[in-house]
Formats: sequence, structure tokens, C-alpha cells
Amino acid sequence: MLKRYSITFWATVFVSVVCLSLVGIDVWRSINARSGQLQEMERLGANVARAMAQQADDTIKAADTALADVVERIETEGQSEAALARVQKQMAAQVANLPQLVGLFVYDERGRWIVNSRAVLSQAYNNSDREYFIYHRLHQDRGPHVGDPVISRSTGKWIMPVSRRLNKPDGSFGGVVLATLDIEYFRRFYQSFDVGARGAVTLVSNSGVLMLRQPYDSERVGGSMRESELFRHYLKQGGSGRIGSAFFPSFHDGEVRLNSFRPLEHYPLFVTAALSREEMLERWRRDTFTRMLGVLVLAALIGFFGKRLVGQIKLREQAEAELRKARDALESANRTLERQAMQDGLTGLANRRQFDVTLGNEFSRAMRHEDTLAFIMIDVDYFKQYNDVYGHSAGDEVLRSVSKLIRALTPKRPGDLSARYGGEEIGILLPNTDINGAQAVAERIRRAVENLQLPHRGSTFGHVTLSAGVATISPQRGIHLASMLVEAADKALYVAKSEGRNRVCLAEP
Ligand SMILES: Nc1nc2c(ncn2[C@@H]2O[C@H](COP(=O)(O)OP(=O)(O)OP(=O)(O)O)[C@@H](O)[C@H]2O)c(=O)[nH]1
Repeated sequence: MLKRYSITFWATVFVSVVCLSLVGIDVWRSINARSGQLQEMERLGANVARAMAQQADDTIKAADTALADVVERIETEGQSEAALARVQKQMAAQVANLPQLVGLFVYDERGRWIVNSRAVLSQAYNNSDREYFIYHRLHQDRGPHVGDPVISRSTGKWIMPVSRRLNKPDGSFGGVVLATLDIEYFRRFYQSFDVGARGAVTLVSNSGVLMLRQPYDSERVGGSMRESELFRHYLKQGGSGRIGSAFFPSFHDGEVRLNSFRPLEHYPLFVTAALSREEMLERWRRDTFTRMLGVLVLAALIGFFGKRLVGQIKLREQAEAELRKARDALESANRTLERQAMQDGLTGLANRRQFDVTLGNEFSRAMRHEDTLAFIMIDVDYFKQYNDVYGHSAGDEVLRSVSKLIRALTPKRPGDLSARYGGEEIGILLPNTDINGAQAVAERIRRAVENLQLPHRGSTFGHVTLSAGVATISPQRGIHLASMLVEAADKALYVAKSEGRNRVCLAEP
């Protein structure tokens, strides 16, 4: 089945398969590299988000611990001047210790400063309108409250308020203890992350207010992200499912980023680390393009040289086919020549040369096997007259007809050979045949020719006849020669002629 296709076909298939495999393997490798790059991107985003969440948690926790301390002291030690002085000292120490803290403040139930970390009390500011103040006034819970970012009335900086409720001894609302965290503190930390030139990190409250975004834009701090796809997606996840990542176009600049999000462990906030897909895939794209170019050049070179190779193979095949054809023609010509060299052109019988070779061989074989070798010498009667009367070509025709008959009637065993011996004489060599067998063959031929009844005005019989002399020999080394057999048959033929022709005569034993 495979042999049906030529070597050029297979060479073309091979070159094509090599080229396609090269390109195919590279495409497959590139696809793998792309998904590897995206996985790497996801890992990086998750790690950044984890570090951010941890830092934010720790930062707020430290401030919250300070808050809890102040609440506990004021509630147990009361608000006497001495007690407040002690609290103030403690607050100042806390602020000095914690770089994220802008200040610690205690407000009474009407929003006026009772004490703060700065030791300066100004009644110019009243914070009873602040979101965190209203929250604590309305909520009994004693846990920390992280408010929306606001611009500090005292410093003009963006701050994150973290507060706790202060109770009076009877459990009613007694005010608020507030810690203000410097947004800048978070920003400095976020700057240390390498999220690429087009990446971004954010800190967002669970209520959808943007606390901070790096790259920093003060305009956006405190803005709502409730309508962003990121926030909606985050809300949809519940519990631990809130840790995850997804691609979104940015709410701020439309850039598609992989957003890894993670909630803070103790506070109602979450962080996101967003890496630009385009930026992350840029190196992959560059690598892929360079390598693909190389592979395509390689495939083109293989294709080019492969094509030339196939062309060469094709040429060689053609040359081989032509050589084969020439060789076949030569062999056939040789066979014809060989045949012609061993055959008589007129009668189609073996020629004298072949006869002599075969006689020699059969004579030796008979000598080795102690066999009898018979020979019939045939001669057309009054052939000279036939030529004279009917012309030479008619004579040729008679020779052809007689030869045809002889060919048909001569045994076809190996070694049997009928040959044109010379002129109009035909010899038949019959190995392993005794005198009777040979005589029968000669007689059969003679009769057949007679029965042809070919008109011959120059013959006393009125038609073409022939005479034959038959001889046999059981050759013995040193005594007999092949020529003796021929001579004996010739003699017998001579006898047949002299006894009146149209007969078969046997040689003397
Ligand atoms: N047409 C033709 N004639 C041939 C060929 N070869 C020999 N001959 C003729 O055959 C004749 C043989 O004649 P002879 O051997 O003298 O005797 P004959 O006429 O056959 O008479 P007998 O043999 O005595 O019966 C000659 O005239 C040859 O020219 C041949 O190939 N074609």
C-alpha cells in the first residue's frame, strides 16, 4: 500500500511534517508559556494582597489596642483632671510610638474634645457631625469602628478614623475615643510593592469606599466604588471565598487587570492587588514573537532546502528510470542480437553456429552418460530445378514451409535441435535417441512434406519431396568425433539420393 507512493511523495511529506511540527510545537509551547505567565501573575497578585492585608490589619490593630486602652482607663479612672492628664501622657506616648498614628482624641457626648495626644485643646472643632461619632452615638456595640477616610480638620491630611464608643458609668453614650491613621503611612508601604508600571493596589472598606489607591490620587480617596465591577464581584463572594482573583476592566482607568482581593482578618476592609494583563503578557508576547520569527525562518529554510532536495530526488528518480529504460532496451536488443546470432534468418531454425555448439555439447554429454546420439540430415530433392523453374524467392518459400513442418514435428526434449545445416540442408540432432526413433522422426517429416503436395515441375515426383540420412552414435572417448556422426548421416543421405530420393536411409551401424 505504502509502495504506491514515490520517494518524492514521502520526502515531501517528511519535510512538511518537520516544518509543521516545528511551528506546532512552538505554538503549543507559547500557549503553555502564556498560561504559565498568567499563573505567575496570579501568584504574585495573591502574595501582594496577602502582605497588604496583613500590614493593614497590623497597623489598625496597633491603633485599636491603644484606643481600647484609653477607653478602659477613662471608664475606670474617670474624667478628673489628674486622670485625664495621665491619659493624655499615655496617648502622647502611643502616638510617638506608632508612626501610623496622627493622633488620639477623646470626645464627650456632644463632640467636644476632652483630651487628645497633642495636649492642646481647642474648642474650635466639634466632631459631633462626623460619621464615626454619629455611628457610636447610635450603636451600643463596644468594638472598633473604621470610618470612611476624611480630611483631618486639625492637620488637613487624609486620615482613616478608627474609633470606639465611650460609655458613662450608667452605660449611656459618653463620647468617642478616636485614633486617626495617616493614609500616607499606608501609601508609603504600598509604594514598596512592584506591581508593574500599569498595576495598582487599593484598600477599600467593606461598604465600598476607597481608602487608598496606589498610584495615588488624592481626588479618589473617599470615593465610592460601589458601582465598580470589582466591588460587586467581591460582595458576591461570601466568607473565605472573598479571597480570590478575577479579571476586570478598571473602575478608574478602564485597564483590564487581574485583581487579587483579600479581606482584612479583623476589620471591615479589603485590599486588592491589580496587575495589568497587557503589561504582564508583554514580555511573553515579545519572546513569542522573537521565537516564532526564528521558528518561521527555520521552517522556511527547511522548506526551501527540502524542496530543493525533493527536486534533486525527483531528478535522480527520473535519471534512474531513464537508465532502467535504456538498460531494458539494451538487454532486449542484446537478446535479439543473441537470438539473431544463433538463428537462421530465413527458416527461423537454429543456424550452423548454434548447431555446432549444441552438437559439441550433446556429443560430450552422450559420451559421459554412454547414451546414443542421433542425427538426421535432410535435403530437399531437385531443389536446384525448383529454383530454376520457380525462382529463388519461391525456393526460399519452400525452405520456410519445410522448416515450419520440421519444427512442428521434431521432438521438443532438451537437447533436440533442428538447424539449417547449410544451403537447403537441414540437420536434426536428437540426443538419447536410437536409430529407430530417429528414423521414425525422419520418416514422419518426409511424409508430411510429401503430403503438402507443393507442385514441383522439375521433380520426377511432380511435387516437393525430401530425402534424409539418419545416423546414430554411442560415442567413446578417444575413438569417436562429433564430425563422424554428421559424415555418417551425410553418407546415408547420399545413399537416399542415389536410390531415387524421397526416402529415408539409415547409415551403416
Ligand atoms: N532458393 C534457395 N536456394 C538455395 C538456397 N541454398 C541453396 N540453394 C540452392 O539449392 C540448390 C542445391 O542443389 P544441389 O545440391 O546441386 O542439388 P539438388 O538440385 O537439390 O538436387 P538433389 O539434391 O540431387 O536432389 C542449389 O542450386 C542452391 O543454389 C537458399 O537459401 N534458397
